[in-house]
Amino acid sequence: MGSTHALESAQGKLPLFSFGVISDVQYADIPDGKSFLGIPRYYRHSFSVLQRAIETWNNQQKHIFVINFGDIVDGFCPKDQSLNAVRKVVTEFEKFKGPVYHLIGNHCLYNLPREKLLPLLKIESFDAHAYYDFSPAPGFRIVVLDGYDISAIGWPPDNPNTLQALLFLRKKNPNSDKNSPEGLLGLERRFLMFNGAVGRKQMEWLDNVLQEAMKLNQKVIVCCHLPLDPGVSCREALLWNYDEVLNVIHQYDCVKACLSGHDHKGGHSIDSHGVHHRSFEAALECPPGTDAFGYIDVYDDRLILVGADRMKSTSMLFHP
Ligand SMILES: Nc1ccn([C@@H]2O[C@H](COP(=O)(O)O)[C@@H](O)[C@H]2O)c(=O)n1
Ligand SMILES: O=P(O)(O)OC[C@H](O)CO
Repeated sequence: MGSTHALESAQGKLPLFSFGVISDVQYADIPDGKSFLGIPRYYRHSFSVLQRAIETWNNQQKHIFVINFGDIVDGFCPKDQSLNAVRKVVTEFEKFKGPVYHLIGNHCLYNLPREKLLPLLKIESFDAHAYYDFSPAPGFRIVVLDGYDISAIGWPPDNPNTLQALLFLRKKNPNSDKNSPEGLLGLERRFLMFNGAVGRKQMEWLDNVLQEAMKLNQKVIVCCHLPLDPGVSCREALLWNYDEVLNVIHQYDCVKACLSGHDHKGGHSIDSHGVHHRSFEAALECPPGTDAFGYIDVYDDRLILVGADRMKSTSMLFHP
């Protein structure tokens, strides 16, 4: 990690704070495989990527926390090993000398139901939702969204959120395999079972958090496993109601960047309101010996992502 040395020295000042980022570890003790589209997936090696990430962040001695952008264990993990696999990955994260904030992803939910998963990830919630926020430093706020709030995976089968998601998918996706985008046009290709939506209550919560951030003059970084901007991701990976979430975000000037996982190739875009979107390259897709993790240096006018290896370094200058 150091490929943005020029960017850092051009900046010429110290960051206000820094934090580590990694996404889509999707560990499983199974042989290498491929995605539906034929992209190689290295289920065991991804754990080595995580180990190198933790070691690097600890050696750098400057990160005040780490964010895991979700999907810590793969859906192909044998189900009798799910609990141990999640524990193994969480235990590795705990070797970081500082707080670790987890986001939930579809693969986490293929392995464990919310009531088991959330306590392991230390996500405190009275109603099994996985959205929360925190202020890591004066003038900044991190907002974590739960993209599987309305979802056909992770909730009990008779839960209203499951039923709402199934009804939605029935209306929006005529295929018998609800993970298949066949025949869906353009942005409608996001209406797949491996995605989900932010529900009404969470949307109201987001609106309130952003209002408060405006009052406190805080700059906000929104984090969600699912990408929120069509420019940053393939259409098949977007949050079902990314447009509604962006409408809320765009009502305020405080959101400077939205960070995500899920779309394994990674991407960067700037939306119509000048908000940066960055989806992270997956640890799972790193061929042996290669890496995809990084850290973000936060300044008052920009974020600088310093990526290791396959994670591209990115400068994100805030819109005025
Ligand atoms: N273009 C696609 C992509 C995926 N699917 C279905 O989703 C499942 C999960 O996909 P992965 O990328 O994680 O392998 C896959 O098994 C397919 O059922 C699809 O139909 N079309
Ligand atoms: O979450 P996965 O690993 O099934 O992959 C999702 C795809 O990357 C979305 O295009």
